[in-house]
Amino acid sequence: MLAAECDSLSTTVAPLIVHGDGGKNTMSSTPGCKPAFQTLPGTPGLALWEPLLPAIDADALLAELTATLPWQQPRITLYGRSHPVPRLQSWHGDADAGYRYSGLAMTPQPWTPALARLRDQVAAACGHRFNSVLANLYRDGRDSMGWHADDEPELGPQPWIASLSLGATRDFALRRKGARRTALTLPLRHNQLLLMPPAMQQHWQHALPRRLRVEQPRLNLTFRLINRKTDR
Ligand SMILES: O=C(O)CCC(=O)C(=O)O
Ligand SMILES: [Fe+2]
Repeated sequence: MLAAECDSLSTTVAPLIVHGDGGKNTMSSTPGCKPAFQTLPGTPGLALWEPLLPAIDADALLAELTATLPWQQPRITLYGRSHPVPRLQSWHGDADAGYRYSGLAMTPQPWTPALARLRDQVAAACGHRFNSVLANLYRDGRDSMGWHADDEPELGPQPWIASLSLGATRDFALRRKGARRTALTLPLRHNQLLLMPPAMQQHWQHALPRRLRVEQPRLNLTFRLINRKTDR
């Protein structure tokens, strides 16, 4: 891997920058290049690793997952009317990690080899274990995700969620629960891993607003640890 690939820190969020893995674990997810780690002040403890993967792997993964995941467009009911969600989704995980998301019952598809490998790389980078992943494909800037917190009971009281972005840069908006206005916007870029601590889901909401100038797709993977059905 080229040294330059280790050197591409975001300038839009320019806080405390520590090279290495932030001391959270001893394994590197990308042999030969530790992703740069930074915490984001003014947020509820968000942390970023960038680049998570060697550039060539991230590009190949984006192409492979886009082409091969069994994408679906579920419908949700809002104010008594049914609408397709404005994006495509594919939910994967251990067989006993079923989950309700935005009122939809989600039965996980099995891990694909690429997703299982990525799950392990993400866990090694951020020091948390996951048993499921929700993939979202935003086909262009018209696709979006509304305000929400990932605070469903299946995630337990202390949900750590790791979010890998691939493809087009899209704004990730944050606001405190109960507030109407966006407090912060983070442009999430190709090959960035964002780790959200429990406080994020407890006290904040997040959204991926429409951005009509964006023409390219973006694929996002949120890795989660779901309580096993037998433990609920
Ligand atoms: O696409 C993103 O960055 C956010 C996805 C998200 O919030 C979710 O899957 O719950
Ligand atoms: Fe979310």
